[in-house]
Amino acid sequence: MAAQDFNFLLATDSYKITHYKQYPPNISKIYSYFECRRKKGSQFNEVVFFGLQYLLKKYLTGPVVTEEKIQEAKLFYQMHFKQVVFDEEGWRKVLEKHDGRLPIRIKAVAEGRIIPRGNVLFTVENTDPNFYWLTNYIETMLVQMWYPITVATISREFKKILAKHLKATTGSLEGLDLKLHDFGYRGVSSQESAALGGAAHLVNFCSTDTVAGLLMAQRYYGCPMAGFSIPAAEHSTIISWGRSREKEAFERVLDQFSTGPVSVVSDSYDIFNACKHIWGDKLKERVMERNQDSCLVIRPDSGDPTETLIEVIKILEECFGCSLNSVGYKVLPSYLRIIQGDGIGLGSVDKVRWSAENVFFGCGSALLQKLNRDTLSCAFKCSYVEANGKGVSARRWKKYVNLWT
Ligand SMILES: O=C1OCCC/C1=C\Nc1ccccc1
Repeated sequence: MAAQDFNFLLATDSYKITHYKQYPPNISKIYSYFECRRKKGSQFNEVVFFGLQYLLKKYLTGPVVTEEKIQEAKLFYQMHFKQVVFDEEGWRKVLEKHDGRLPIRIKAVAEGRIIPRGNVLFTVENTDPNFYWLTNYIETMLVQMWYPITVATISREFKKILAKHLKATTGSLEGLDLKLHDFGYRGVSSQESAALGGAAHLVNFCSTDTVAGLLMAQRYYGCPMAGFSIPAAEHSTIISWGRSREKEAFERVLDQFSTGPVSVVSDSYDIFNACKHIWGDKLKERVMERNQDSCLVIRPDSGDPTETLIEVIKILEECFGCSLNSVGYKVLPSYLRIIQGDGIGLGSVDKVRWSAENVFFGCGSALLQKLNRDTLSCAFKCSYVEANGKGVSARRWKKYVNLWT
């Protein structure tokens, strides 16, 4: 249900308020659809459809039109257009005939489905001939589905790359759904984006720090806990000990989280020194006494992502040794892992040559924010119109003109 102060009559592009005056007379139906248009050379040939249930439940169901909202909108658009254009009578008819509920039918593919570009993802039509103008009125908010669809699609592209790497370097896909952790909460533009984008990532993975996405999955998709996280340090909890006490800071984290995995960001001063002389020397025994269910996850967070990752793995191999897995790739001891959260994008995840068992990835803006409506060419188009009881495909306006002439 939308917030009390949300007025559906104010949730559209201004020009749409004037469209009911522009359609030809005797229109009885407008039928439109949403698609991710095909784009030659696009990196994404198929999309993951996600997010519509949330939007329908929150903004389009129930008595969205009320007398108060009509009055508010009437005054608003009078001031905005400096003339009377708002269709007070049209909206009051929705109120009187449908008690404020929208006479609209939306048909959509099941959420989570993977659909090739160029296919209809959902259609919209008016179910009462008096309200043909309502179909395209709701385009504005419906097209905002570009965001969760694009995040879910990009998250899945990461998953394809990680799956290929995991399969090639371990012989199995075990643990794939924990390989990409959402670090993006702070990098999005609003709480609602965090919720939608965070949930969209959880279509493909179950590893996140974006709490808003978990709540979305609970409240709108009936999923009690769609993703997991572990205790982790941040720079403030390390540097607050002072430069000369980084070892004490690390030790504190190990003491406080002695069972279960724990992640420690280790680049506050010098990631390579921290790995070699603190983790690999002063705290070596503390690290080795942990086991695979309470592993230490070292987090580099600066420098060139690929070079840093390789150098860190090399140092850790020198200090802790490594073994070969069933497909001949080097794996660090099970009490030791790495999470690379900085600078991870679709391009960089592909360059690590070690077994993918050793590494987890965190992704922020590249996952939740570095995208737009053009990334997947999302569009909403009218495809069919009925007038004087005759249907016309809006894709062949020539025929339609014949109808009138
Ligand atoms: O290091 C980690 O290990 C795994 C759990 C999460 C985590 C870090 N979280 C995070 C969130 C937002 C920005 C940066 C990091």
